[in-house]
Amino acid sequence: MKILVTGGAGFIGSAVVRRAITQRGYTIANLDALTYAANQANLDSIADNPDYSFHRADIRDLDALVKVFAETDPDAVMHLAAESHVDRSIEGPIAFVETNVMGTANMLQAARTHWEGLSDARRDAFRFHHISTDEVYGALGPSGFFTETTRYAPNSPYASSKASSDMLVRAWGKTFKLPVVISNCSNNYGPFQFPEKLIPVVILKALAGEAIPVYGDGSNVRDWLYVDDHAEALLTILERGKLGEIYNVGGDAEVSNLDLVKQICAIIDKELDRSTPSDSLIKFVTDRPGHDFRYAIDSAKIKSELGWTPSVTVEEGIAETVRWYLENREWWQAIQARGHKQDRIGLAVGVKA
Ligand SMILES: Cc1cn([C@H]2C[C@H](O)[C@@H](COP(=O)(O)OP(=O)(O)O[C@H]3O[C@H](CO)[C@@H](O)[C@H](O)[C@H]3O)O2)c(=O)[nH]c1=O
Repeated sequence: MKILVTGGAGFIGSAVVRRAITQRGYTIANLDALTYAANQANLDSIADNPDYSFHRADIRDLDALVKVFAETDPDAVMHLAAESHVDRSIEGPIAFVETNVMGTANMLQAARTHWEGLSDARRDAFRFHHISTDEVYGALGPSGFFTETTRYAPNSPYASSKASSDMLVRAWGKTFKLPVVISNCSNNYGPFQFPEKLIPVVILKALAGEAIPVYGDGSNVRDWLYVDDHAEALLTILERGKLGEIYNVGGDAEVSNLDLVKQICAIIDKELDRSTPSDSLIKFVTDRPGHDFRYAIDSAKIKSELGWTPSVTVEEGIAETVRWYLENREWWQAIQARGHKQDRIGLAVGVKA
């Protein structure tokens, strides 16, 4: 199978690309604009594989997409390219609409034209898999779970742009009969995550001995999904998911932000044999505007219908992730050398330097 993956140089996309090549033997065309969070180094392990090709293109550019479809002639699309960081969407929402909404509409149009030109057998087998987020469902209180039928109620510009993109995918499926499937996942973590998200921010701040910014009182809850478990879920959905369906993918690992930060600090203290506890670096900072209190996702459908289940516990996954950042300093130091400061967004929402 030839799969066109968008956003394959990103954190989740690169995990999908590596797994699709090494564990499935698929041919992968990676379409990526290489914006700030993308990193070709995430793909070093497969870059020379004859089953891998890279195509630099921006999903905001429909003509460029049409060319990549013609060059790569895919049997399926996995659409992961997106602006993904909630804080950035608060700072600059329009870019999120342009990439996540217009970019998805362009991908759907290019995929539709390609799909309509395929032979009957290839048309029947074609899939457009749209990768989305549980944030489309809004925020939960202390109890309850998001299911695939939960009403959409996105709160941030990021979440609403992803909700809009889901609706576009649905519309192309209903109106043009494009064979679509959508998945909505919880918070991913693991190796190669760009140091703007909570877990790498905490690790790098703790290693540097700098203040660890915790928004509000740290009581917000997220459900943590190890990125390789997610990549496996995505390939499973592509291979066996039912057309027109939505699948929720979570890690069964709800943790409050403060507990998670303390857990990471404890692992770092143990790994580095530190005598002063790293959690003394925690600094409670101004809360994110419109901060969703809790995300919790019910993955019963993908478990019962497709047989997928998360295999990594949050304790194992966090320890593995901390060790990866300790052992791969050159990876994140190169990002820092390019000028990205992992507290830039934190400062924007009120961290006092
Ligand atoms: C960066 C940062 C975050 N936080 C808090 C805000 C959130 O409650 C929690 C996790 O924040 P983030 O790592 O930014 O992730 P969050 O806003 O939950 O969104 C993530 O998870 C979503 C899935 O739920 C994805 O769709 C998004 O693309 C992804 O960015 O930690 C802090 O307390 N301090 C921080 O420095």
